[in-house]
Amino acid sequence: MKAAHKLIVITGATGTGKTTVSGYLRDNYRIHRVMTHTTRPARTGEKNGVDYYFETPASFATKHFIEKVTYAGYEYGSSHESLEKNWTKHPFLSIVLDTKGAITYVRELPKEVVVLFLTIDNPTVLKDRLLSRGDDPAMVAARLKSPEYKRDLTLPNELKPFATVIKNDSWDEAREQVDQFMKTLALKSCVLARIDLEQK
Ligand SMILES: Nc1nc2c(ncn2[C@@H]2O[C@H](COP(=O)(O)OP(=O)(O)O)[C@@H](O)[C@H]2O)c(=O)[nH]1
Ligand SMILES: Nc1ncnc2c1ncn2[C@@H]1O[C@H](COP(=O)(O)OP(=O)(O)O)[C@@H](O)[C@H]1O
Repeated sequence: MKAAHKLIVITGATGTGKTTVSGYLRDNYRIHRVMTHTTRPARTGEKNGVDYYFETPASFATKHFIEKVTYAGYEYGSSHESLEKNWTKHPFLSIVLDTKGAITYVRELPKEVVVLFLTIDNPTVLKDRLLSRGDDPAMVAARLKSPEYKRDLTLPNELKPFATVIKNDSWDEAREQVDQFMKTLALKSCVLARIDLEQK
């Protein structure tokens, strides 16, 4: 793996805009998202292989995960194979994870991982965002009561050295912060790519 390869881990509480940011990186910077697996049922409009690999508990158990977590009663996991396969084609990748998974990635890949932590000043609007996204109201209620949701509202200490905080009260402001982050990352990666070349 080359030092210039970067994995942008996008994390934060449910509804804060992780999927929106990963879509923005794909559309504006051609940054491909590493797909993860879940036993959660697909929401209206979500597709297998596009949003997640949707698994049954039995099929989930057959996969080889770098890490897996339980979030609001369902299982989620990401594999080494998926990451390595994508890295051969794309030097920059993104992955959307809860903060527990993000901590595993900064431990495993401290040179490659950079973290975007999504947050908003007033989390009470998150319920409306989830309902407007079309989530089932009972699922929203269960999710907002979960310990994982409460935990992911705060940036964990382990992630602080790796993290850029993106405040997403307004998408215009969040987008500017993401663009600024990408400028800095591109500059750092140019320097690292040069070191990779010099070491050949
Ligand atoms: N650790 C870990 N977290 C994941 C993985 N895939 C998704 N997640 C996280 O699981 C949480 C729940 O995801 P989801 O049900 O799609 O809800 P959302 O956050 O409201 O879009 C989110 O924090 C995701 O970032 C994974 O493979 N590993
Ligand atoms: N700044 C914003 N203002 C209002 N709605 C937003 C904003 N950012 C994202 N959304 C919407 O809020 C919902 C949740 O965002 P999403 O990216 O799916 O969050 P997450 O992946 O973190 O759960 C989506 O319907 C999205 O379009």
